[in-house]
Amino acid sequence: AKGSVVTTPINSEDEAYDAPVSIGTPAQPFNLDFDTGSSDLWVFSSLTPSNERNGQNIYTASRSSTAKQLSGESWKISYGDGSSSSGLVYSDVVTIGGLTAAGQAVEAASRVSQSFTSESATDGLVGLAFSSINTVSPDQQTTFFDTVKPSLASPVFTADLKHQAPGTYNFGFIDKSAFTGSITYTPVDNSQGFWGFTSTGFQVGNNDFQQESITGIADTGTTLLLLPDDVVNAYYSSVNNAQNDQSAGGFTVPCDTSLPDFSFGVGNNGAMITIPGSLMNLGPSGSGNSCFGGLQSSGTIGTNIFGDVALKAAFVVFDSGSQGQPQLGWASK
Ligand SMILES: CC[C@H](C)[C@H](NC(=O)C[C@H](O)[C@H](CC1CCCCC1)NC(=O)CCNC(=O)[C@H](Cc1ccccc1)NC(=O)N1CCC(N)CC1)C(=O)NCc1cnc(C)nc1N
Repeated sequence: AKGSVVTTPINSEDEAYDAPVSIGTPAQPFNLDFDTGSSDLWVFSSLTPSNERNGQNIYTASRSSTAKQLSGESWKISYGDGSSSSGLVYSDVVTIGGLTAAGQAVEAASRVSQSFTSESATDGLVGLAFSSINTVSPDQQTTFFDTVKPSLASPVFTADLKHQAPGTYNFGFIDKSAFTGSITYTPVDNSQGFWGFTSTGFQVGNNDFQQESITGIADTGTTLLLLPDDVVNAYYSSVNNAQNDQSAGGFTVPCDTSLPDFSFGVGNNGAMITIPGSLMNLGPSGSGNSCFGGLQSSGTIGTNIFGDVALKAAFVVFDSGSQGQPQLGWASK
């Protein structure tokens, strides 16, 4: 089996990407944020208080003939940006891009934090990290990808995110027309439940390549590219009037400045992914006429995060074990 679904930026800053998902019988439609940085599939529901909703689609288990409550099970999750949600658990039919997972754990929110309430474009998340960090208790559940994996021609999914344009998540196959050149694979460390890997270094514009092991995660659920301070300083020191503006929450640049490209190394064959300078500007910072930089410090997080700013420049293969151990494939496009 295979699946293919279109994913679209939720706003003009490419802050997140949603894709359509059907749950239940008859199908209930949702727009969900596919997140390779977490492992819970959760949705706004009839359990979510009306004062915590803002037009989101809601899952009503009682209207689905295939819904079954997993009695005694619950979930509770908090994210890097401080947002959180929690609730009860059902099993139901989930269809994404023509691919159906019967008996998928569907986590119905009985509460959500303010930032979810205010994000009316998003009805919940599809976690695509490893099932080892799924939060359902006492019986941990599998991600959509792990649920359907046995039926897939190949145990992979791919992310092809685009700037202000529809992109694609594919399950079970690699679309050779979606990238240029070859795919460079690098081993994944999934010990923390993430798609962890080590980049070999970086390059600002056409300057020399700086060899530096940069260990981080490939995370479609994070907007920014979050890297160590030495990398961030090297980048913005080459930009006139760039400034680290705490009130904006990080480095800003004059909005009319053309920014240098930023490249990062993948694999051990010298391959690089190059983010064009135009994608390194995330639009008005909210203070003055400055714009917010797409590259920011990973500072105190404890890991580096290759978020949408980086992933948008690549065709990325999340391979859970076609060659044995999990690996990430990177190609330009
Ligand atoms: C099982 C938990 C799971 C692994 C969890 N995973 C994550 O947090 C990473 C995951 O990819 C989540 C998925 C997000 C959650 C919010 C909704 C959208 C998806 N990513 C993050 O939290 C990274 C930081 N957030 C982001 O990158 C959000 C994403 C967003 C975009 C639009 C609208 C709303 C949110 N964007 C921003 O913060 N922006 C601020 C700056 C602006 N210019 C751009 C947008 C975790 O690490 N939690 C532990 C944790 C808890 N608490 C904290 C404080 N940190 C933590 N790491």
